[in-house]
Amino acid sequence: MKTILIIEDDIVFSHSISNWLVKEGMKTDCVTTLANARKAIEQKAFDLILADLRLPDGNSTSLLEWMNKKYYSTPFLIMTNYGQVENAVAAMRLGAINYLCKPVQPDKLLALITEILDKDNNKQDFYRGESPKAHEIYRLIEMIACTDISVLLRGASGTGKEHAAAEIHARSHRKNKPYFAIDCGAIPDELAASEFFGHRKGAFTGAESDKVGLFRAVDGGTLFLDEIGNLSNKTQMLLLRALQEKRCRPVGSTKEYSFDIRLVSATNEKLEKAIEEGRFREDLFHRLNEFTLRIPTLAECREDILPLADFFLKLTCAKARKSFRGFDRLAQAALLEYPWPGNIRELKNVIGRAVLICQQEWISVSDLNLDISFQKEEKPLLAEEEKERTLLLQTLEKVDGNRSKAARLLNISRTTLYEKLKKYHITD
Ligand SMILES: Nc1ncnc2c1ncn2[C@@H]1O[C@H](COP(=O)(O)OP(=O)(O)OP(=O)(O)O)[C@@H](O)[C@H]1O
Repeated sequence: MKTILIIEDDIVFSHSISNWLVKEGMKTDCVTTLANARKAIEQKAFDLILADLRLPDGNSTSLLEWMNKKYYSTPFLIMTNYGQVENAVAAMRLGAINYLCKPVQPDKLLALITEILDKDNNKQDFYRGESPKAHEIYRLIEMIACTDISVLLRGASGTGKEHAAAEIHARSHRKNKPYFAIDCGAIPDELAASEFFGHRKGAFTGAESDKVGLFRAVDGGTLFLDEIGNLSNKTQMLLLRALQEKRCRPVGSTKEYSFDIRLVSATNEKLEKAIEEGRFREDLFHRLNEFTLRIPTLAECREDILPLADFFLKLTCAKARKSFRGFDRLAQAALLEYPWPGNIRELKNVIGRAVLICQQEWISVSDLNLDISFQKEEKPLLAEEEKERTLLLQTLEKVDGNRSKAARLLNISRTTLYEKLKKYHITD
């Protein structure tokens, strides 16, 4: 049963919303102040928060700011009077999903809440692999989940490493504690210490209030460090020290805190090569890699290709409000034959596109639009190199030269992107 936190100081209105939601099979907790809302959020996990904009002890945007700092990501819906729409927009910039103008209509409120909760459900919808390789991965996950050893997930981009990390957490004794995934490539070097360990107000320009930091926010739970190959030398050193001592000190603070987190990391590059080249610390590598789990490519899990394609078809059709009978025979053969260099992520994208363009009952090969000229050879042909160079240039142009964004669009790690730029002599 979904639980909604209602933050509203107009008691009569709060009770009537609560009644509407309870009648629809939901549970509600009602508070009238931000202070009580903070207490409630700390004590219990809610599926959604419905908050009036103005409350006796402040504006609910400050609650959103507090939640962001503490890494609470509960969907947040604002209710506001007509004259306060600008503030509601500010709240949306802070992560509120949407806002409703008062007087709130029950049917509109219910429709919006149902949509948000459905989306949230879909996020957790995963296909559980049935191929022998997938079974082996689930067996290993089960085996290591109950321990506290640090796990390094290796495997090509798009194979589902994040899914594996979430599974490890969900099956561990930490499952009721926080789980947080962070893309190491997205942390600017100068903010890494504050991001991981927190900071005190005024510790540096822009530190307008205290920040808890990931290590303390996730205390007791699991931290998933994605793309660890993108950590700078300086950040690697910071992490290593904290992991060795099991303590961290927020920037600008004299106090140290101990923490208890389980680390799961992921990489799609050969870290041994990065170690050889001095880009990755060997001591940190061993700390993060007490157990290696290699996530297989989609091509290695051939038995899962068609069930996964069906799974993504249903998921996308539900979102696009379309329906198809399935994939025709040639399309199925093409799905099985294609080498899937972008793995599950590529399959998901291919199906998403097919659902948009297909006008028939059955999805055909042409709807899939697979690159049938794809070569399996390791060494690209000259013409392909030319194609790859053009693709790199076009992508960089599209993202105004932002290399992180380009790597993401191309489904490759930043390190691979840099190697390719070097290979093709592409400079700024
Ligand atoms: N078992 C699964 N069921 C449904 N969707 C999946 C599954 N595994 C992966 N996906 C989807 O495939 C995409 C890629 O997965 P994910 O981000 O976990 O891959 P990754 O190996 O971490 O990739 P990268 O190394 O590029 O970060 C995501 O959109 C994810 O939702």
